[in-house]
Parts: sequence; C-alpha cells; structure tokens
Amino acid sequence: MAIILVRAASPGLSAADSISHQGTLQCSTLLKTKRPAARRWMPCSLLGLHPWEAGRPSPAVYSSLAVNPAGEAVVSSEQKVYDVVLKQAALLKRQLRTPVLDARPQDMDMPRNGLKEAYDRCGEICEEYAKTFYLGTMLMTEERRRAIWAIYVWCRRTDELVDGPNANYITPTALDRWEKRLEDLFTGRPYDMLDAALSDTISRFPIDIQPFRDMIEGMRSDLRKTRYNNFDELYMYCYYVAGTVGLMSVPVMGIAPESKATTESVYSAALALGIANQLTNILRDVGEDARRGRIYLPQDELAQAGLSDEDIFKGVVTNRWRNFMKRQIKRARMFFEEAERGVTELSQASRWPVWASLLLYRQILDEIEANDYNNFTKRAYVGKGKKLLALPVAYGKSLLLPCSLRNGQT
Ligand SMILES: CC(C)=CCC/C(C)=C/CC/C(C)=C/CC/C(C)=C/[C@@H]1[C@@H](COP(=O)(O)OP(=O)(O)O)[C@]1(C)CC/C=C(\C)CC/C=C(\C)CCC=C(C)C
Ligand SMILES: [Mn+2]
Repeated sequence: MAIILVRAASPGLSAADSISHQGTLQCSTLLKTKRPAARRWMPCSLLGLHPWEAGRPSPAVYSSLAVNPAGEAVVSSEQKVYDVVLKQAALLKRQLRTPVLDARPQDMDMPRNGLKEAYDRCGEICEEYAKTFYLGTMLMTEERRRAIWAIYVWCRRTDELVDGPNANYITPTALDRWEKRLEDLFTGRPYDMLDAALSDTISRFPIDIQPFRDMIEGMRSDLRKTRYNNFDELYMYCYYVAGTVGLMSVPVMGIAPESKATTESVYSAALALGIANQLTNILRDVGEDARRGRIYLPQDELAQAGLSDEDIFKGVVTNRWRNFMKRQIKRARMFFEEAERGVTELSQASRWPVWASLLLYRQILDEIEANDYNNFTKRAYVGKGKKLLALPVAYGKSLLLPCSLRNGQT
C-alpha cells in the first residue's frame, strides 16, 4: 500500500489552490487491467493514404528519414513522435510504467476525505477553466472522471506557468523545478493536494511520466520560440502541448476488451485528437496570440499563400487569408478524422465523453468559417444550444461497434 506525503504550497493557480499543511494520502495499489493480446489492426485511414498539403503519409508508411535542403538526413517530427507512441503502447501492453524513480517509504496517513477533497477541488478547477472537458468528464465513471480531473489540473497548471498571470516571471529554471515536482509526485511525494490527486491517479492507472515531461518541454518551447518555420516544427509543438494529453488519457479511458485494434493505433488516434485540438486552438486564437507576439502558423505556408506576419498583425480578412485558412482548417479536420477511428476502440464508458469533446472542439472550426475566417478580432466559440445538441450525437456514435470490428480486420 503506497502512502504519499503532502508538502509545501505550489505555483500555478491561486494560492487557495495549494495547501501548506503537511499530510499524506493513502493510495491504493496499482489496478491491473487484463485485455486480450492486441491483434493486427489497420485503421480505416491507413488502408489508403489521404495526402494533405505536401502529401503527409500516415505513420505506418512514411520514411523514417527525410533530407533537408543541405542534403543532410533528418528525422521528421512525426517519426520522432511516433516512436514515443510505440513506447507508450508497449508500456501499456506490458501494464508497466517506466521504472518508478527512487520511491521512498512514506510514514503518514492522510484522512480518506483528504483525497476526496483533493479530487473535488480538481473537479471545481476543471469546471471553472474548461466547461467542455468538464461536461465530457461528467459522462464518465466516477474513478475515470476523477483521474481525468487530476490530469486536467496538472496540465492546466503547467500551461498557466507560461500562459497565466505570472507568465512574465517564468524561467527555464522554474520549469526545471516543476519537472522535479512531477518526478516527486510520480514517486508518491506530491507537494500539495492537487499534485496528490494526480499521485493517487497514477497509482490506479498505468500512466507513464514521459508525456508529462514532454508537455513541460512544450512550455520551454513557448518561452523561447514565437515563430514556426514549417509544419514539421508546428507538429512537434502540437505534440508537446496537446498530443501528450491524448497519451496521458488513454490508460484512463481504457481500450474496449472486444477491440481488435492494436494499442499503437489507439495511441495514434489519441495523439491525433490532441494535434487536432491544438491546431483548432491555434486557428481560433490567431488574433489573440498575435497580440502577444506569437504566430504559430507555419511561415513557409504563409509565404506560399502570399501572406506575411504583417498581414496577421493588420488583421484584415482578404481572399488570400480565406484560402489559407481553408487549407489550415482542412488539415485540422483530417486529424479529427484520424482520431475518430480510435474513439470507437475505447472502453464503452469512455466513448461518449471523448466523442462529445471531439465534436465540440471540432465545431470551433465551423464557427471560424461562419465568422468568414475573421479569427483576428472574433473568437470562435460553440454556443450552449449547439453544445447540448452535440451530446445525443456523441451518445449515438458511442454505441457504434469499434472500427476494427466493423471492418472485420484481424
Ligand atoms: C473528456 C476529455 C477529452 C478530457 C481530456 C481533458 C484534459 C486532460 C485536457 C487537458 C487540457 C489542457 C489544459 C492541456 C494543457 C495545454 C493546453 C492548454 C492544451 C490545449 C487544450 C485546450 O485548452 P483551452 O481550450 O483551454 O485553450 P486555451 O488555453 O484557452 O488557449 C488543448 C487544445 C489541447 C487539449 C487536448 C486534448 C483535450 C486531447 C484529449 C485527447 C484524449 C482524451 C484522447 C482520447 C483518445 C482517443 C483514442 C481519441
Ligand atoms: Mn490558445
């Protein structure tokens, strides 16, 4: 039975969100989930390439090496990220996590309601900061809901370090300290009750530390990088800050026992959902990000469209801008399509919330179109009515047989 020590106050959200009292939490032992050996699965989208832009190949077929203008072999971001996906899938299949860092014996108990209070606080933060995700989690089982809340809060605090009120004071050293805290909570030594909820979550689900480390790397990137030369660079950033969320979430969402999908393919779909969400987020926030001096859109694609940073700072919707945005939206939708094939492979109890989250976030793209691509001064959002309408649609989709069964693929 692992016990964890709760220590000092913590950065991130408001001071009220961190507690300074000492305390420990009782953690249950790691739950083991059994599933049949993964069988061969070719996702529908992998049966035929759907090229976009410069003909993006699907992971299973792209060459692992590309060549840069200087003729040097370079490994694409997609290949680097796919290697992470393969590792995460292998860990989940073996139900192992990377060796736990030097776990130390803990010597205190925290009242059981301390853990409940910790998770409840996570739920309040999730509800306050992300109503769409919170709505999705309300469709989950209690244990999964709490686990996603704990993951959400850690992700939000991590994002707030570079996007929040104290962002101007954050330094790479502070991010290093945040990573050290992450290692501590992964070894059952959280600093506050919000970390303690995640500590408890990783003791219940086979979640690996790597995606969390990579999200912190994404925040380091935000500290030093305000332009992206091409989609390869942007893809890596989207992996860091959002694809990682997908990888964190799969062990909690669970894969349906009847699924014939390979674990790798489900992780690829989770990654795709994160990438799709982040691309959508970037397209939604063009004006807002530009006012903070950040342009995430690939510089080479802007130039090919006859556009420049100045056009973005000017914020005038021209036909060049409309055509550029149409291609960007098309690419984001292709990542949503890739994600859709994986949602059907999740455990039944997780499909509805993930479908709901996917449909709602994707609708932001529709709203950008409805705004005539004015994402400079208009923030696209999905109204309450459309949000509620998406729920029964998501529920209907959650009843579909897993794609791997429908295609009779083995
Ligand atoms: C029900 C459900 C999908 C829950 C996931 C909730 C969760 C853990 C979200 C974490 C989000 C977060 C705060 C990440 C930190 C970095 C960041 C801000 C990422 C951007 C999110 C949107 O934030 P927001 O809209 O608040 O943007 P602003 O900060 O206001 O600009 C991102 C766009 C990334 C979000 C990524 C996901 C939600 C990926 C979820 C993927 C899965 C759950 C995998 C599902 C499995 C399969 C097989 C498809
Ligand atoms: Mn944003």
